[in-house]
Amino acid sequence: MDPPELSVQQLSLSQQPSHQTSTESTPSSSETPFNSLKRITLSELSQGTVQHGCVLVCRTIGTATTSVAVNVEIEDPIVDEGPPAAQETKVARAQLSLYNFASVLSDGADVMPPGIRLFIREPNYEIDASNGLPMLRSDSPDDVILVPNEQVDGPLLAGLRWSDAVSITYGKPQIKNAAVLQRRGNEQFVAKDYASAIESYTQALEVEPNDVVLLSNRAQAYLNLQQFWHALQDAEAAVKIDGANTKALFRHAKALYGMRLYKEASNSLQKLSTPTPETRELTRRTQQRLEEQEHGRYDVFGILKDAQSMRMPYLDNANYVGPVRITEIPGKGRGMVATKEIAEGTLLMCSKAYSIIYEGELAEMNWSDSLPPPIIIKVVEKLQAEPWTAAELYNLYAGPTMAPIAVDVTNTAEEIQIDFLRINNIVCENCFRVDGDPWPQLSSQPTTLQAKNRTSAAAAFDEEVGKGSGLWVLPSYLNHSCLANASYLNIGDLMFIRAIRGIKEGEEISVAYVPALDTFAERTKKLQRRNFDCMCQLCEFGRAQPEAARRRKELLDEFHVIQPAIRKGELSMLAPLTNIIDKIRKTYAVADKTASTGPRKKGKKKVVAVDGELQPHQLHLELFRPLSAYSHMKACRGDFSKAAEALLEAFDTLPRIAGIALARADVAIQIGKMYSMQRKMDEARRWLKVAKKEFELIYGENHGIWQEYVGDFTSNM
Ligand SMILES: C[S@@+](CC[C@H](N)C(=O)[O-])C[C@H]1O[C@@H](n2cnc3c(N)ncnc32)[C@H](O)[C@@H]1O
Repeated sequence: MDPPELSVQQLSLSQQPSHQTSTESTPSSSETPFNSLKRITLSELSQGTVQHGCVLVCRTIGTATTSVAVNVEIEDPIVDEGPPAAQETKVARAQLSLYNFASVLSDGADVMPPGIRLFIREPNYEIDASNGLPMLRSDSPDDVILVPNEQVDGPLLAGLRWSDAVSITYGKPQIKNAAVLQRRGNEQFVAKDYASAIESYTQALEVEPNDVVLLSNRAQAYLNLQQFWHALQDAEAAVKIDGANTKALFRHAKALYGMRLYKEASNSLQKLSTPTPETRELTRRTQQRLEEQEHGRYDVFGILKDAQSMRMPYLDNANYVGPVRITEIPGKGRGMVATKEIAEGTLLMCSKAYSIIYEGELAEMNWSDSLPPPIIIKVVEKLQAEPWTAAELYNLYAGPTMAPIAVDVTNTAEEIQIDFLRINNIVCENCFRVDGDPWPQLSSQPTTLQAKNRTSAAAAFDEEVGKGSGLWVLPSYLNHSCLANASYLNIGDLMFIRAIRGIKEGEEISVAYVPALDTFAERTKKLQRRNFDCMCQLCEFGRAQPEAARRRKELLDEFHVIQPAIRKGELSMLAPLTNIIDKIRKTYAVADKTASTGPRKKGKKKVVAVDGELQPHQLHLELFRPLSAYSHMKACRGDFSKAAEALLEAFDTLPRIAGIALARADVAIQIGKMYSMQRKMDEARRWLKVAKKEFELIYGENHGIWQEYVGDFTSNM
């Protein structure tokens, strides 16, 4: 067989700019020229290998779809053996995935219609991790040549015959009967094949562009695919033609609701003169969303119950932005500050995840690390489905080497570039961990996912890839402080951020990327992976006394060794534990003295409070865990008085800072329990009140949610 004649006007993708689809750089293509490769057919491929030295000549028989890869079904040419019917059935077929092509072909279906012939240099024949089926894969645009239908055959193609699987059409099919197409669309709609229904309605609309029913039907098909922007275009066009069409008006409102434009949805609903149960329900939900969006009024308990009832909670709630604004913060890039004086417990914002992937979903996805991280796949899918969100996404911090970009989405919603490298960086820099626990998470930290080919900031966080994670847009502007003044709480895909202390107008709002209960060394290490040092009072305290900080870390390491035995209540652990506590106290005695009087070793700066002045004893956080453990051991021995005493000291070591705010509520509950064991009920009740107050700083004032958290304990108080 002759090599393909390349002088025909093929569309070689290597002439187009190439963009990344995976986290790795575009894999380099083979060096061997097409002309020197041996032709191979699908039926000759060996599974699990790259077909070195070969070129596959095949033809597309389906419509290409574009996700992370461009996917299309292909087939071999006909083998001239046996009667014609047998020849057709012998034709081998396979699924082809072209990686790194998605942004080269802005719409796979346009450039790669059924019937197009392909030369694929040295493809890889492997099992698709997502469905276990064989898949042919090529990773470089340089390795593929498309020969459009209308072009003449070169010598290699000249002798080939193809099956009747596709009837090749040059240009668009000549459809004349809109009613037939509409009927076909309706049947496809009823069969829930919404994509085909859209195709049929589109063809019908080419004949009858102003048909309100067609526009309205296609809007509903788009709604069912959650493609709200397209649905809105159709519903809007239908309403323009017939302003009284109730179906079109309702679909218009639904599209606006889907796009989270609740005010506009409400306006649209008001135009419906005769309400139906369906429209009433949407009106009720729209009003609820407006309460959330405009006033930050959320039924947190109801939301928690909803989330707990779903395996993967995707909640239908609005975003809220409270008294905060984004601004430049010296030395930190952008950040958020208070626009007015804020009382403790105030809801600062509630944000629905731009994209989220739960651990349970990961298990079902059969994800393998040869694929891009799942959260990146989800972000890309979201951007494709909701291109108008490009502006908010691309404006997020994308690492030290990539400036945020402003995207104008007003007219270009359909032409948004999928910039994989940027998306990868944005995800790496801004993602939060999401745990599988049904009870809302306070402990998830902004995390960094696998990032190859980029600066050190993220590269070390590979272990996070297989875990649940999410991207929230507005919370991504919050900078870190170990002494943070705002807590974040995940319920499903919602993130609530509250002030846990009073915040002054203009003061920066911060969250804790790492918990203050980690040692100074641990915190510093984690934050340096993100390319910055925290300058909060607690870190300055650790920095001012490196020897004491190092000694405390050693002692806490010793504590962690005996912790399992302590948990089991082994009394022999009491002596070593007491010893560790005493030694930690001594390190603080030295540090306190130096911190208040002595100069810093490096830089000779005095300890400065960045996020609100704390008393020296409030910086003794590393005593907290050993003291709690001591209290546990005393309680195990029935000495509730000593247990309460240790807990009171532990409570005192915990300043009210985010990240550990719930620990304060927990300790207060424990203190209450210790008093109640001693029948000191007034004290017990007093501490329960303290606990409730601390709890509400994170969850908001809500009796139901507090009751659920504290359980039976309050019933006998
Ligand atoms: C999630 S983004 C926060 C928003 C970001 N500052 C921006 O300009 O969009 C995280 C990045 O902000 C910067 N950052 C956060 N907290 C910081 C701090 N306390 N000091 C210095 N830089 C900080 C770091 O570059 C970090 O990687």
